[in-house]
Amino acid sequence: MNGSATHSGLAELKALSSIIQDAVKSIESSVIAQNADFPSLHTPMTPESEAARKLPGVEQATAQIVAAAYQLMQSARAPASTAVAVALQYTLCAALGVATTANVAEALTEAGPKGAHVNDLAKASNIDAAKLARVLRLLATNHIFTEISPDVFTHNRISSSLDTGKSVKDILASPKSKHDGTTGIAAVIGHVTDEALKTGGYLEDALFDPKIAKSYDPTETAFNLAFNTKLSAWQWLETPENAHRLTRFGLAMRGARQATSPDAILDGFGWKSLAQDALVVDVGGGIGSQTVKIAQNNAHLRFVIQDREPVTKDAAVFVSSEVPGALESGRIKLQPHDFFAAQPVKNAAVFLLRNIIHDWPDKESVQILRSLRDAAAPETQLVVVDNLMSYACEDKAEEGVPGAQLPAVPSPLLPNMGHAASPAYSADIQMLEFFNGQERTISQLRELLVQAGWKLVGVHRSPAMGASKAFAVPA
Ligand SMILES: C[S@@+](CC[C@H](N)C(=O)[O-])C[C@H]1O[C@@H](n2cnc3c(N)ncnc32)[C@H](O)[C@@H]1O
Repeated sequence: MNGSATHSGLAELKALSSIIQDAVKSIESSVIAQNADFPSLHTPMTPESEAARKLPGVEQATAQIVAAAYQLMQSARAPASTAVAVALQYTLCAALGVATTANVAEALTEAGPKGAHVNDLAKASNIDAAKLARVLRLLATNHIFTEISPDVFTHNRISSSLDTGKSVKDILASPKSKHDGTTGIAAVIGHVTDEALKTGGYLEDALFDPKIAKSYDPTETAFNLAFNTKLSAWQWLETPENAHRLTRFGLAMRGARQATSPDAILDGFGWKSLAQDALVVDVGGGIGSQTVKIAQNNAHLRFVIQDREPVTKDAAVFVSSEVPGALESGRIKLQPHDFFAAQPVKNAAVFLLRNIIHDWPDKESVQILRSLRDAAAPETQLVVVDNLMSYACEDKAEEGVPGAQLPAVPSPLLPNMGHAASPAYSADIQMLEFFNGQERTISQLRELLVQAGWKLVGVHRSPAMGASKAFAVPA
């Protein structure tokens, strides 16, 4: 419990429902002031119809609804029922993976508002119709798809977000390139419900295996047990049989951004105030999803995207389509580079590490940060973008770091916003499973920066997943 704890269950139920009611009223006044409406769960998602979420106060109000509604559910339901229901969540994850691989979202878009019978939906892949019906019913019961009459399904808002925008015919003609050129949301689902779900099944084995339980080696993980490999997850993704997974992962990084806040990389840092032609080095920049966003909004900046060689090939395709001409003019350069080797760029205005440090244990993280410090000029700035973790209780340890203060949270919500913040804690476990990596608190990150010769000068907390920023300068 947050603040002065009450131990009356009824009082807790009432307090939580009133947080929800207040948040709904706040959304109502924001949307009425703009003559708008809040998007309905029962209409398909479009970027335009999601606009209300960007109105002032709406993001915070929806986070409070999510945190309070989940806590209300946990308070109201019988404890053993909740524990079992949580354990069974894996079925939902698996079902979402099946529906995505079965191209149901694309088939339903083609079917239009009247929906489609599962016998027709099953034709969008080589899947048994009766089994698919059960998979879709579990999802519909959890508000993903709608079953409008027995065995007939339509889109709702959440299911429509899974649509790659491609025709079923095109996907079936080339299943391995299903995610190419898409927003990447289905790619995120594919990555999580394939490699990550399988890996998650081995976390318990890894944490109790006497050989690797205490190891922080990136190749002694649940992932290594799940896929019976000695390769790191990155090396494994680059094997020829995983080529489609590597491409999907690159797009998933973009999809993760789309699914949260597409413009989050622009917030909290003065990209606009960097000098004309200042050089931003996107270290481990993947296919360049962050660089292109910064480039599209800051015509005065130049960029180098560094990553492992196979990834820079995918980056060439993506960057060309998003910022035409930038590769040809040299405004954006692609550079195969291992970030454990000496950093070749010595005149960077900014080294950007977005969702990199969380992939690595402390020792390797310090090595990456140290090689950037060695190449930094006195005025080089380091921007580390990751989740900035908080304890699930009050904590004063991060006071004194500009930007670190957490917003006030109404009691009895948890100080870290509970379920609304839960994806970051899931990401932390995912980093553990795949890499022995970690999402870190500000204090943990500051400690790594100090060891590598950097000085933490501030942070920007973002409500979006994996989008908070820490700023450092050479110490
Ligand atoms: C989680 S992704 C983040 C990608 C990108 N920064 C973004 O936010 O979209 C991690 C990236 O690190 C890259 N990577 C892994 N090991 C690397 C290494 N030794 N040197 C350079 N890049 C590496 C991966 O290929 C991948 O693109």
